[in-house]
Amino acid sequence: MVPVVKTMRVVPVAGYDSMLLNLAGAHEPFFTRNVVVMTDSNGNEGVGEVPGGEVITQRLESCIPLVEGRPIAEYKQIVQDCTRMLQGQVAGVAGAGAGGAETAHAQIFKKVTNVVTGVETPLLDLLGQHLNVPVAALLGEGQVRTEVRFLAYLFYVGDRTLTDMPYIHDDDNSDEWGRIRREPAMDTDAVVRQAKAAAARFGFKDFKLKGGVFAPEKEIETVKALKKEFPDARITIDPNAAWSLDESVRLCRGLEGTLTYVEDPCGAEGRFSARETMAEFHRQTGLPTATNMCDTDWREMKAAIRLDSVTIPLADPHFWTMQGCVRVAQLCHDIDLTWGVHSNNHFDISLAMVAQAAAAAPGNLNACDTHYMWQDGQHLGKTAPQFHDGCLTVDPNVPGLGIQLDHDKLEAAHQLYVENNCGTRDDARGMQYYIPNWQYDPHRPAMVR
Ligand SMILES: O=C([O-])C(=O)C[C@H](O)[C@@H](O)C(=O)[O-]
Ligand SMILES: [Mg+2]
Repeated sequence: MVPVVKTMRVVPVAGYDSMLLNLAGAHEPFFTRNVVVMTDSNGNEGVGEVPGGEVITQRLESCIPLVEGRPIAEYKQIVQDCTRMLQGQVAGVAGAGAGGAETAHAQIFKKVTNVVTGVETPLLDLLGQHLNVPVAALLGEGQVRTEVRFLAYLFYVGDRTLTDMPYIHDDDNSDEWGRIRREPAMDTDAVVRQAKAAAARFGFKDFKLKGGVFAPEKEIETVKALKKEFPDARITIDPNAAWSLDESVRLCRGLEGTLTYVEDPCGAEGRFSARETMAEFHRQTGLPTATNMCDTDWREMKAAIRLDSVTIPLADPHFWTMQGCVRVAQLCHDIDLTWGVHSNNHFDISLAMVAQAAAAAPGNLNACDTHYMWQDGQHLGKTAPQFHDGCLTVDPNVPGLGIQLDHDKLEAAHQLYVENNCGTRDDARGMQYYIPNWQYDPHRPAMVR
């Protein structure tokens, strides 16, 4: 008998973070996610994790009547029904159409896919458990790899002691990484120390530096120091389009061999779209380009391909869906692009989702982004993810997503969310301790005011 979904529950949760700096400011002490838990009539439990925020919580809850009571074999139909219902909801929200119909289309896609992924993933988990195959076997052409490579996502880190915000500290004394990850890292030496400590714990061979914090020359100096320390590493930098096209070309030209690819160096400028400036950057420097900013849905993808702007679309399952991000991987494989994954702060459920998607992604992949090293130890599953040589193993003999939820941990993460009144992310708050009245400027690095 094909089991039916008995219950679907949405649990907003929070976890601890360091004071990570980026163009938008400083990460707050807590990051938030929405965990979706489904049970079926066979007694199995399926899980999924998507970005936090009350809007996503409510939209996920609005899907419950379309999910409960239906056979898991109908999962594609369920996902389709939820998508249609959500598109109607989002289109009805005042302001969704601001900027014209085209903008509305892109906005609807992004707002809906986060929620759809939250419905799709627990269903895939339940189906995988029922059929006794991993989720990867149900995606694209099926599982194509068992080892999935991740990168060390390095950040400059602010000094939490300058704030009165409740940042976690002294939470892990087990090794160098545990000791330094909550401490300030405001220069090249500190970031290189971070990279060495993270590589020692997780075995990472690939590094990404979050830029858009200091003057670009200083950030390029950090990249060069990382390459000196790790000559065989694949290294990238991501200033979230804070640099101008001219600046990006000047900074990165001649850095083949140091920078393996560059992520969102520049964005829209005057009459030129981000996809156009990225194409110019790619042509003028010869460097591969990655993005999670200007190639994030199928319409943007079409334009990016025509312009040859993006060689590495970072297809995060959280905003492409599980099936959708593997479809991007298949396309990349067929047209000589290489697939990668974007990330935000997340728990182990999202990590497993990315690993399963990557296990079904054909061809040469870039190491997947993950913020998990900043959260290591805060897993919601009964066992902690085990990295080896920077990789996670997707065992073909472990059915579903491979996460056995620890309900006590889930409840504690929910309490953290409730007790700290966690709402929408606001990276400006922490920055204002550094620079009074600090405000976000998409064209100026956070510490440059
Ligand atoms: O690749 C990216 O742009 C990201 O990882 C986005 C995130 O929001 C990152 O900037 C962060 O966590 O500060
Ligand atoms: Mg990025």
